[in-house]
This record gives sequence, structure tokens and C-alpha cells, in this order.
Amino acid sequence: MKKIGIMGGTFDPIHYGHLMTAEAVRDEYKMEQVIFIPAANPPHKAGLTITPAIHRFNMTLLATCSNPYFKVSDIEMRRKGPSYTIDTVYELIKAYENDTEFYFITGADAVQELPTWDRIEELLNICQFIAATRQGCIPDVDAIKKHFGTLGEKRIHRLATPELEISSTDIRNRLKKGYSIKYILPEAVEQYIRKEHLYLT
Ligand SMILES: Nc1ncnc2c1ncn2[C@@H]1O[C@H](COP(=O)(O)OP(=O)(O)OP(=O)(O)O)[C@@H](O)[C@H]1O
Ligand SMILES: O=C(O)c1ccc[n+]([C@@H]2O[C@H](COP(=O)([O-])O)[C@@H](O)[C@H]2O)c1
Repeated sequence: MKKIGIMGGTFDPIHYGHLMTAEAVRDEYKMEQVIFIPAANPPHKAGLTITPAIHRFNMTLLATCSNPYFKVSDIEMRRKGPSYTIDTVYELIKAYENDTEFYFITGADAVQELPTWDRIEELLNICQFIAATRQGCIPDVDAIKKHFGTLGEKRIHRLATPELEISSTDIRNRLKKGYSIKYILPEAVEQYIRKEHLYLT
């Protein structure tokens, strides 16, 4: 059985928290590949101002290109409407061979919201979840597993990963205030942000 990780996110912008989490999970689970999927219209961020998807895609590409196990997909940018994960996983199942198991990687904070996700029980049946622990949030992954009963016990996993207290929100705020963003995201991403004058307002 081939194991493929899915790292979905808004990536506005992508940072070392995302990259280190994805690599730690890939390594632990011996995955063949982790696909980074920038969400065109993140369902839980409707109404918030987010950077055009093409910039978030380009930054994700720059951040991941040195890792042979990482790939970036525009699958959600090619779909209209909210970027529901279940629609993405069904598309991936069609594109990959039958003996592939998909694992959606999230921070432990994001996994708390799973009960509100679209068609979540159906999604848990076609894709497993790995909740990586993250600084600043007290993960109650066990409660979430219990919430979904046997399905949760079998299909939601928790993995302690190195914790980096970095968030895209903090990076955007630092840029607005003119503070340095060095060493919290890849240099190429910083250069892209400066070249495209992103996050100045
Ligand atoms: N520092 C981090 N360590 C581990 N996981 C993280 C980290 N930051 C984000 N994640 C996880 O990465 C996924 C995508 O997150 P997202 O793109 O929304 O980044 P974010 O930093 O949380 O952004 P924002 O601050 O704008 O909400 C989510 O599952 C989130 O929990
Ligand atoms: O499918 C859903 O209902 C759903 C609800 C909330 C979040 N997601 C996905 O979870 C990932 C992280 O989302 P976010 O908003 O924390 O960047 C991203 O791939 C989203 O599309 C998916």
C-alpha cells in the first residue's frame, strides 16, 4: 500500500511550521510523497481577505522545490466554490493507483474543527488524518477521536512533531509593521513577497 500525505492549507504565506510538520509526518509514516494543496477558497476563512491563490501557489512551489518528496498541486485552484477537502480527495483517488492510502496532515488546532467539515464521516472513510501537535494550543485529539467513535479511533492519529511557534498571521503582521521575517520562512519566499509587494497593507 502506497502512503501519500496531503498538506492542505491557505499558506498565506507558507512557513517553516508547515514544512517541518509535513517532513516530520512523511518521515515517520514513510510516505512516498506529500502533496501541498493551497486552498483556493478555504471553507473556514470565507469572508476574510486572502492573497490571490496564484501567489500562494507560487510561494508554496518555491518553498518545497528542494525536497524531492514534496509536490504542489493546483487541484483546488481549478475548482470553483469552497475548497472542500472531500472533493479534493475524491479527485486524488481517481488520479492515483488503487493501492494508495491518503493521509491528510493538519496541525492539532485545525483537527479540533473536524466536526464542522463538509461530509466529514464520508471523508474519514476515504482518508485518514494525522494531527501534529503545535505550540500554543492544547491539543485534545483524543476527544475528537471519541467524537467520531470507532471511525475516529481507527482513522485519526496524533503525532508529536517538533514545535515551531510560527503562524502566517504573525508573518503578515510583522510585514505590515516592517519587522524582519528572516528565518521563519524560506528565503526564496521572502524574496517573492518583497518582489510582489505582498502583505504591506
Ligand atoms: N507552526 C505550525 N506548526 C504545525 N502546523 C501548523 C503550523 N502553522 C500552521 N499549521 C497547520 O498547517 C495547516 C495550514 O495552516 P494555515 O495555512 O492556515 O497556516 P496558519 O499559520 O495557521 O495561518 P493563519 O495564521 O493565517 O491562520 C493547518 O492544518 C495548520 O494547523
Ligand atoms: O472540507 C472542509 O469542510 C474543510 C474545512 C476547513 C478546512 N479545510 C481544509 O483544511 C486545510 C487547512 O485549512 P486552513 O483554513 O487552516 O488553512 C485546508 O486544506 C482547508 O481546505 C477543509
